[in-house]
Amino acid sequence: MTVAGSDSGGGAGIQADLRTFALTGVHGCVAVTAVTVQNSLGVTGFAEIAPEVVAAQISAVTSDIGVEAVKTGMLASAAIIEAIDDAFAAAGIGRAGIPLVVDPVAASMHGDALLVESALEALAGRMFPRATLVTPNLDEVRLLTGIDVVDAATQERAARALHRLGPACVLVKGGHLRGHQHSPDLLFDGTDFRRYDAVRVDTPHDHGAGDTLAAATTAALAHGRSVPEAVGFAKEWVTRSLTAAYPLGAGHGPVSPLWRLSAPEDR
Ligand SMILES: Nc1ncnc2c1ncn2[C@@H]1O[C@H](COP(=O)(O)OP(=O)(O)OP(=O)(O)O)[C@@H](O)[C@H]1O
Ligand SMILES: Cc1ncc(COP(=O)(O)O)c(N)n1
Repeated sequence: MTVAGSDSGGGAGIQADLRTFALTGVHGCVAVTAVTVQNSLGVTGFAEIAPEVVAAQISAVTSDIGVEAVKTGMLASAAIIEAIDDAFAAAGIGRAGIPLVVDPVAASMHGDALLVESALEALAGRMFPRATLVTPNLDEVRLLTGIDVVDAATQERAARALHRLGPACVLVKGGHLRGHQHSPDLLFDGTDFRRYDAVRVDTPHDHGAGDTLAAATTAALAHGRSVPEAVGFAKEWVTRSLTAAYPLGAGHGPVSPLWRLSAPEDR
């Protein structure tokens, strides 16, 4: 299940999650948190869904269909986060229960806000202690910890600081590390570090990369893989999806998990 916002451009948010879920062999259920007005150039606005409607979507799915793993993306406001936290508690989602991947989405790749500023505390205070894994990018790391990640040492320091906020595991994504030929992500479980590296794909079309990574991780957890295995699977998945990204509109096109259709024998 994905709990996230809708992207009218179809590149990120629930649209990206559902594409990856389908192609990794899991059925995707959805709780929509917000409807964004968005294209390849940016986000010009969004309407929040009423918190009780967000919570009701989660209850409707968990009380009938059931979930094997859950991912959160754009959560928009503190009131929505609080309603989701209560719905997750009632359904046994998070930490020792059903695996929960929290992608702490704060802004789009263009810098447009997807979370009202006052909601950052609710995101860290309510979602992080519940999370099996949190997957911040470097801007979100800076917002949450004040740490500027510029190399492996600061990436480790940031992972430790984020782990203190309560999640079981932290993945500090290195996709925004400038001037690097590689895209190193760092996983920390409170004891051990594990690095996931990939050669940087030279493309401006990287819209939805973070969602795709978190959705592939969630799908692998739903299939019963461990967190380190699920992240390894997702890292390869997102790298291939970046290679298959295509131009759309005048700005940043979407990453595409559709490579999977022409390479089914690879998995
Ligand atoms: N050009 C690239 N080549 C290879 N991997 C990349 C590239 N850009 C991002 N990644 C990888 O994609 C995943 C998403 O990382 P990123 O840091 O871009 O997250 P994000 O900002 O949440 O994503 P986005 O804003 O693009 O949706 C990570 O595994 C990262 O290492
Ligand atoms: C609904 C929604 N969710 C998430 C993102 C982040 O994706 P990106 O960082 O690629 O803009 C987005 N733009 N829109």
